[in-house]
Amino acid sequence: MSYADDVFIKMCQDILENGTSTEGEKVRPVWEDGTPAYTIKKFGVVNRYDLRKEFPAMTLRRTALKSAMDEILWIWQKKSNNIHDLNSHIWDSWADEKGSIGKAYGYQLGVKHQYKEGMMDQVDRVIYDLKNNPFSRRIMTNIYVHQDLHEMNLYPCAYSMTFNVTQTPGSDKLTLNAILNQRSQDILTANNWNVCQYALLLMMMAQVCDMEAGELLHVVADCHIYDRHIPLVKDMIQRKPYPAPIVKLNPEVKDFYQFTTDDLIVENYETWPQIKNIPVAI
Ligand SMILES: Nc1nc(=O)c2c([nH]1)NC[C@@H]1CN(c3ccc(C(=O)N[C@@H](CCC(=O)O)C(=O)O)cc3)CN21
Ligand SMILES: O=c1ccn([C@H]2C[C@H](O)[C@@H](COP(=O)(O)O)O2)c(=O)[nH]1
Repeated sequence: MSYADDVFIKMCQDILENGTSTEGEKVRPVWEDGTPAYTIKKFGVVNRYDLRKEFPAMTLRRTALKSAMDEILWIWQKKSNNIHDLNSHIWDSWADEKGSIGKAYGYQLGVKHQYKEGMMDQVDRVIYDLKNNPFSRRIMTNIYVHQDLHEMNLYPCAYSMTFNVTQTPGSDKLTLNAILNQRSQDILTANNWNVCQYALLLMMMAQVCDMEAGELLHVVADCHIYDRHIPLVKDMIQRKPYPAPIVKLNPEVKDFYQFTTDDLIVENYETWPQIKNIPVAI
């Protein structure tokens, strides 16, 4: 079975059995009809995926890998905060009449900062360090920028990536690992979506820096299942997982800014039927 399915099933079982309900609390999100969107949650969930073993796509329902890659390219490569630069409609509910989601995600990654080597944005800084100073323990991004929070329609959920390089005995390439820090996670809508998109980001970074992608650690502070998702999740985790798919990138691409979703190669992705019309809390 896909390792990601195993992690997902255990995480959901733990939350359903041992999590706490937010019912009665003053909560921010609502359903489309205005009803408060409560959750069952667990504080502090840490999952670890080894990309050298297999790609962490779940098979209990299909993760839209191309759309997930498109969103990560929107944020990290196009550094855009406008939904017109995104090929899906997943951000429509949080955009203003011009299509902007405010000073969130891609906007923050596009801001240039002064470094000793000159002006760079956070993405170029990561690439610069990985190429010039790979063993640095200071290679990280952070888009949770307090001075701009009042101009964001939704505060960043996945807000920091810390890259860390290790030497693997017997391997001629360095190994690139990363920690994704996330303050809030909607498990059914976006857990595997987020895991797969940051796994792809790690693979892209490793490829353009001539490294091998290693481990991705996903650290989640508030890990939750929304009330209207509970029956869907219960049903999903009864399913018997398939093996993980083979996921590769076009090896010809050597420049991070040249990747497109056409460079994503997915083989043998056998999944259970999609759960249609999952409601997303706004
Ligand atoms: N409550 C909530 N949960 C989230 O996961 C979430 C938000 N809000 N707000 C901002 C973004 C939007 N996100 C989303 C929203 C929808 C899908 C979604 O419907 N995905 C479809 C495929 C979409 C496609 O292929 O275009 C899926 O089946 O996974 C994914 C991420 C993640 N984020
Ligand atoms: O990439 C993402 C973006 C958003 N989410 C979820 C997590 C929460 O359910 C909501 C945001 O609500 P807050 O009240 O701001 O925490 O969106 C996600 O899982 N992944």
